Amino acid sequence: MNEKIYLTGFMGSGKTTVGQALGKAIGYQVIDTDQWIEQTYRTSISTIFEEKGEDYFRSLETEALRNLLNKRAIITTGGGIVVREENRQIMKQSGKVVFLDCEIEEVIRRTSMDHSRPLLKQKNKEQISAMFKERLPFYREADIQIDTTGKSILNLVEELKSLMLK
Ligand SMILES: Nc1ncnc2c1ncn2[C@@H]1O[C@H](COP(=O)(O)OP(=O)(O)OP(=O)(O)O)[C@@H](O)[C@H]1O
Ligand SMILES: O=C(O)C1=C[C@@H](O)[C@@H](O)[C@H](O)C1
Ligand SMILES: [Mg+2]
Repeated sequence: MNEKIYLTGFMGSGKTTVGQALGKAIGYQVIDTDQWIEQTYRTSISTIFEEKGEDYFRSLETEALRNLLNKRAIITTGGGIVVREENRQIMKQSGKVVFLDCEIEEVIRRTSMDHSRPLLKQKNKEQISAMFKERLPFYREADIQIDTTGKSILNLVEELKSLMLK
C-alpha cells in the first residue's frame, strides 16, 4: 500500500466522508486539508474566501500539502486543490492520487443542505456544471479514478481497497 493517498474530486464527491471510512478500514491516519486550514488559522473557509479571496485560500492549500508531506496518511483534499499546478505536482510526486468522480445532479443533491461551500453559493446547475467541466482535465490527471454516483460508502471503500492493492 502507498505511504500517502490523496483523495481528490469535486465538492460533494465524498472525499472527506469516504476518506474517513477508508482510513478506518486500512488503519491509516486521515487528514483533511480544509480542516487543517480551518484549525491552523482558527477560522472558517467561508471567512477566508470573504476576507482574503480564493487565490489566498489556494496558497493555504499549498501550505497544507507541504506541511503534510512527511505523513503516512490519507489526505482528503478540498475540491479545488487541483486548480493550482503546484498542488497537482506536490500530490503526484508524493503519493497516489485518487479522483472520486460523481454526476453533477448527485453533487447538487448531496451538497444542497450544507451552505459552507462559498463556491456553490448562488450558483445554478449550469454554472456548477461549467466549473466541474473546467476542472475535469485536472482531476483526470489522477492515478486512479472511480465513479461514486449511486454507490454506498462501504462499497466505495471496498472498491478503493482492491484498486490500491493492484
Ligand atoms: N457515496 C455517497 N453516497 C451518498 N452520500 C454521500 C456519498 N459520499 C458523500 N456523501 C454525502 O455527501 C455530502 C458531501 O460529502 P463530503 O463532505 O465527503 O464531500 P467532499 O468531497 O469532501 O466535499 P468538499 O470538496 O466540499 O470538501 C455529505 O453529506 C456526505 O455524507
Ligand atoms: O471546490 C472548491 O473550490 C472548494 C471545495 C471545498 O472543499 C473547500 O476547499 C472550498 O469550499 C473550495
Ligand atoms: Mg471535504
